[in-house]
Amino acid sequence: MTDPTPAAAPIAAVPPSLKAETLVEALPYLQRYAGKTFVVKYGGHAMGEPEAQADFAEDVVLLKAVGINPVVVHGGGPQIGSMLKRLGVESRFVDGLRVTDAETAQIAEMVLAGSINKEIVSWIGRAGGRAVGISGKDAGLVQAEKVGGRDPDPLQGIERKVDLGFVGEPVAVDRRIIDSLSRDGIIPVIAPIGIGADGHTYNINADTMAGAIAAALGAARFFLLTDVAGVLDRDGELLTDLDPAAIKRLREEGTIRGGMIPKLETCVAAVEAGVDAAVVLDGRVPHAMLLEIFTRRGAGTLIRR
Ligand SMILES: Nc1ncnc2c1ncn2[C@@H]1O[C@H](COP(=O)(O)OP(=O)(O)O)[C@@H](O)[C@H]1O
Ligand SMILES: CC(=O)N[C@@H](CCC(=O)OP(=O)(O)O)C(=O)O
Repeated sequence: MTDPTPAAAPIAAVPPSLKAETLVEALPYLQRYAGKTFVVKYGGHAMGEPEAQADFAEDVVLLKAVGINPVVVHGGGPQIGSMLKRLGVESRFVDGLRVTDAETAQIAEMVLAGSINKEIVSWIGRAGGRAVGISGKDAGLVQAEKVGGRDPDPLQGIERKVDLGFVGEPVAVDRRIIDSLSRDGIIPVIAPIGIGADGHTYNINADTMAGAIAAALGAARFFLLTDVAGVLDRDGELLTDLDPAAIKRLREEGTIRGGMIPKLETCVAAVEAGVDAAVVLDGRVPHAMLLEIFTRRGAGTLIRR
């Protein structure tokens, strides 16, 4: 008679990627972060191929499943750029901020709050989570104010302030809608659009929006997922740890440029407002956020006061 029970799989057949040590290594981090709020800024450049989008959604759902409250604030600069191009609308940036006339503000809202926001909600849904997509306009979440003009070429020392149009910065955050959603097991997904006391719609840089929300929530971590390994020095080497004074120096010597300027200004403002730490990391690396949170190795650039 033959034995119907299959022989036990030899130990060597366990996939090498499945290491119990990895899970055990995560234990102190799981204990430390349970019940804490993490704000995740998901940049337009970090939103890669469908596989990468699914990885991102899985990470966020995993955080929620282990008792952390993730709050997603997304960008979509490149996607707004493509839409403006398709519609034949010219666009330019000054110090990483898009000069935004009334038509551009309308298109930015359509792309950010209409299209990208709902896509992220559906990725999270497919990963087994529940998400609600809103913008800063919903439930009075973010009140915005027009930002002041910028000098496009400060090195020339000439005062030529550029009016950025309907570019706003958050001046007040009403966190109640985020708290209600998080309490109900729902992951808030927020588009960087706000409304002014003047009734205008304002296009807000997504980093600035995320930083203001992280500060208002007193987040334990503020992640900024982008398309570089982190903040790089003059030789292109990763800077693993920075504080506000070091960031000021990098800015003055011109090592930080373009979109990295509002990103790091936001990180400094967030940590000075009480966020424990901000981390700039490569959103294109599969599960970069989990590696940063749950392993000793870490990833990206950590910014602390
Ligand atoms: N010192 C620096 N280190 C890393 N990236 C930098 C630096 N200075 C400028 N950058 C630029 O900042 C970009 C990230 O900002 P941005 O394009 O606004 O990203 P996102 O769309 O993710 O917000 C990088 O791709 C890089 O081109
Ligand atoms: C005022 C301003 O610049 N708003 C940004 C909003 C989107 C954004 O910041 O997206 P990323 O994070 O992908 O760059 C814009 O219009 O591109």
